[in-house]
Amino acid sequence: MSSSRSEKEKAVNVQVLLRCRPFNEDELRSNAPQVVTCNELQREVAISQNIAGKQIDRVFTFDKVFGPSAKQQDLYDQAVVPIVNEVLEGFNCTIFAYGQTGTGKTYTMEGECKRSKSGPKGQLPPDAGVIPRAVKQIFDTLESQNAEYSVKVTFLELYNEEITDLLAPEELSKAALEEKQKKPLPLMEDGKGGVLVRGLEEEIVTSAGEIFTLLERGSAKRRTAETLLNKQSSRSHSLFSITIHIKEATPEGEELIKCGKLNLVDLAGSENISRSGAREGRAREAGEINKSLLTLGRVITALVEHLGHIPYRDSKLTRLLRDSLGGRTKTCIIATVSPSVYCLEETLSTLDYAHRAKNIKNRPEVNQKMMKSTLIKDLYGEIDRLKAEVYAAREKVGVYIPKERYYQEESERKAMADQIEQMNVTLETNQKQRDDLQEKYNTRLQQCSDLSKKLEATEESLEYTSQLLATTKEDLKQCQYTLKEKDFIISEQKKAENALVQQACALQSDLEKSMHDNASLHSKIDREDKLNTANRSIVNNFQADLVGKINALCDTVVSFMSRQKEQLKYVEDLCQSCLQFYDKSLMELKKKVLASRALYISHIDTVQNVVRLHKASINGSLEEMSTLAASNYCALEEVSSHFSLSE
Ligand SMILES: Nc1ncnc2c1ncn2[C@@H]1O[C@H](COP(=O)(O)OP(=O)(O)OP(=O)(O)O)[C@@H](O)[C@H]1O
Repeated sequence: MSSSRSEKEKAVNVQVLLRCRPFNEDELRSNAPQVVTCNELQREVAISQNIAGKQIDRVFTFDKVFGPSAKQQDLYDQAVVPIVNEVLEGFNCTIFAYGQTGTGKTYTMEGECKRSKSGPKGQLPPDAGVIPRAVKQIFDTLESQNAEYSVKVTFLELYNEEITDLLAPEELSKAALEEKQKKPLPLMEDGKGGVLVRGLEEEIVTSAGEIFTLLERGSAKRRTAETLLNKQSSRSHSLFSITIHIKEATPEGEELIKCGKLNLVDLAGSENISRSGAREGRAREAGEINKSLLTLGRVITALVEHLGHIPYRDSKLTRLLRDSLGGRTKTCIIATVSPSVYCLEETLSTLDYAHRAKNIKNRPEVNQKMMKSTLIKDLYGEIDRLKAEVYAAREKVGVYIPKERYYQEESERKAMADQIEQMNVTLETNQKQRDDLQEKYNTRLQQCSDLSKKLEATEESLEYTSQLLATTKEDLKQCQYTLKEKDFIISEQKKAENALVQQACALQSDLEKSMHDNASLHSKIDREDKLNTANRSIVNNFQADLVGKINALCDTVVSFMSRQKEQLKYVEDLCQSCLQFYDKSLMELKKKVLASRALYISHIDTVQNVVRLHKASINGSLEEMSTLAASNYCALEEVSSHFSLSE
């Protein structure tokens, strides 16, 4: 519960709704083109413009958008029900209707609200606006909760920067009533940072049905002025406030009073005075209406742009609604527009105005609950004050003065009130200046303390520097002594230098000679170098030539070797074939020898046979022949053994 409460007390943006009314009869008759399109789901309003033959669309997004077909009930259920619930929870809430004359501000806030049109059991007519519906919701809720409560309403009109009570009592005589109606009510500081309208009637309402009487009474008194735009145009701002006190009991049995307030504001038409066509006698009226609207605009700008000074005090409207703009009240603005092209300029200005107002942040706070006893004490105080006033009137013990003097004093009082107001403004400015100066003073103080710290640091560093200086002076003395020493050394060195110079001259002439020799040596070396270079190039050429030749030789050797290999192979093949041929011949020869041997053996046998045959006959020669044959045989044996060996 406490976390949800702290959640609610955070900054919240003013809720801005847009309502576009349907075409009215005049617009339908003149066939006015439609330039406003509402997309309720996307919460967008698109304006189609034709500028120099080009179609230009502008789209605005709001918290809620209600198109021409939206009914009073739809707007109330979606936008106002949650606000009234918060009022019943103890918050202060404000609903503004802002827009051009004739776009439906009064229709939205009050609507058609005649008792004759109400349904059975106090049912509201379908055209009933926010005020009667809110009153009904409040009573329905409180009655369903069986709560002990009181509901008070006030209804005032702000016209030409003058406040009039729209609920002035009717029991006064006609003259007194007129007097009272004319008499503007002063706006006063309530001493708690707010303002109150002195003498404003607070009407206690006990049932929702009473609202018809109140609205009819108020509307009848509301001033309207005829303009070219709207015959019923309301040129004043109206503020209907409902204050609810609800009794609650704490667990400890203590009685607390919870208080919530709902302000319902129907602003005057937002259009420019030149466009509305008001002239002459109405100039001041328009100026004053504009003063309040202009100041409202300036307050919104100052809040949105976070300017330091918010000019609440510049108009009565902004003084009255101060808490609803950047204060602790929950605020909702219903911007109303016409769909027709004839109102395009004013529609765009309303949309811009409302869109900017979306950025105002309020910090709604739930009203502190009061102890019943405290409230009763306050009320007793009020009753005593009123009793004293009644007693003075009845007993004629009050102060009585002539009418002229009274008016004179009233005007003086008014002048003084204005002066006081002016002084309050000056006071506020002075306070602001004082705050600025205080801030500057604080900054200066801070700067001063910073400077003192810096001074301390500087003094410390000065002391350190002085010590450093003393040491440095000592060092300087030392340096001067060293310098003198060095001077002496330098003079001695100069003498030595002169001697060295003479020596150097002699050395220089030697050097020149050496240089000459050196030069000739150099020329020789150059020549040598050239020669060497030439030789090196010859050697290089030779080397290159040699390398070429060696490479060629290598190639030749390689080719020769390969040729030699080929030849060797050829010789080997040749030898192989020779050997084969030799083997073949040998085989043939062997065969022939074997054949010859066989032949010979057969011949021998034959011969032996012949010999045997002729043995007897040829004894002498046989012996001879046998020897010969034996020797032949031996020789043959030798050959055959030789062949068998070679095999
Ligand atoms: N949403 C709507 N639906 C039907 N009729 C509407 C709607 N809005 C406005 N009207 C009608 O348009 C006419 C002008 O509306 P209304 O008097 O509320 O305008 P206004 O903005 O209050 O003007 P003014 O600034 O002069 O008070 C009325 O007749 C009203 O019934």
